Amino acid sequence: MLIHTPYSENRPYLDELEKRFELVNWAEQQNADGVPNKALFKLQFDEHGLQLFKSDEPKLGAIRVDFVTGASAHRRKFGGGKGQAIAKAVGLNKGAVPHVLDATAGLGRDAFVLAALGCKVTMHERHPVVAALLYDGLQRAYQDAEIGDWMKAQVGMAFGSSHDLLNSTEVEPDVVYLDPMFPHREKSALVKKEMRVFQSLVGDDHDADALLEFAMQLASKRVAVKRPDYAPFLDEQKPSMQITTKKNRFDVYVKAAMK
Ligand SMILES: C[S@@+](CC[C@H](N)C(=O)[O-])C[C@H]1O[C@@H](n2cnc3c(N)ncnc32)[C@H](O)[C@@H]1O
Repeated sequence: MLIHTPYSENRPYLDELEKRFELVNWAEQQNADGVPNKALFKLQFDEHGLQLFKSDEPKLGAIRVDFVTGASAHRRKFGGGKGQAIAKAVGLNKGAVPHVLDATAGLGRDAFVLAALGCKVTMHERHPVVAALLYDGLQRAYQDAEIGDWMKAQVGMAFGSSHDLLNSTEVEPDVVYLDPMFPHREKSALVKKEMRVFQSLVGDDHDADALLEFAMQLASKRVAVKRPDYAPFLDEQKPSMQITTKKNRFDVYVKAAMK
């Protein structure tokens, strides 16, 4: 038993999570100093759902996926609609409602923004713990009275690496969206706390360049890549256009017009 819980009735669901996402295997893996993941991180399940803590820095708080309340709900209700940079990046402002394959889903925040704007979204996540957090957040969203029906209709996920999945998927997306990890320079205290836990869990995605070619083959309309403003182009490929925000930019590789 890897996931701690005060509620034994959740054991069957947690056993299923541990198995589906191969969490015991992950827990035994060691970092460069020979410390196993199970000593570095703690997974807990309670009324807030599945949460991850960093064992030596519990004050950093938990990471969890919450599509129903908090920041996600606020952005769904009061966010910038189709005028948001991410919406423009996937071509939503052209009147189309594309099917987006988010090949680096993480905690599903960008995917949720796109789904709330009407896109059908398929998410891929390869990190076992991130995928388990995402799956658990999705189950809670699917059961929610307000957003459950459209979440079930519009948002799904697959556990695995897009390096393999983009080759074998039967999904035919209009847009492939990529947001690989890149060394962080964020200074804001709040983001820094959560990013520290996330960064120490996932590390940097050094193999991200190879995703662009697969993504270009699979997307029928375009590939959108989110980058920090200081990062070079993915795979050194110059995009067709760029949409910039205060901290990030979206490099857009256009294949065909949105309809
Ligand atoms: C920066 S995070 C994405 C954040 C996400 N856009 C969000 O809004 O929550 C990058 C994520 O992509 C995942 N990832 C990187 N390369 C991947 C690959 N080849 N296949 C699947 N997931 C991948 C990492 O494990 C990490 O969780």
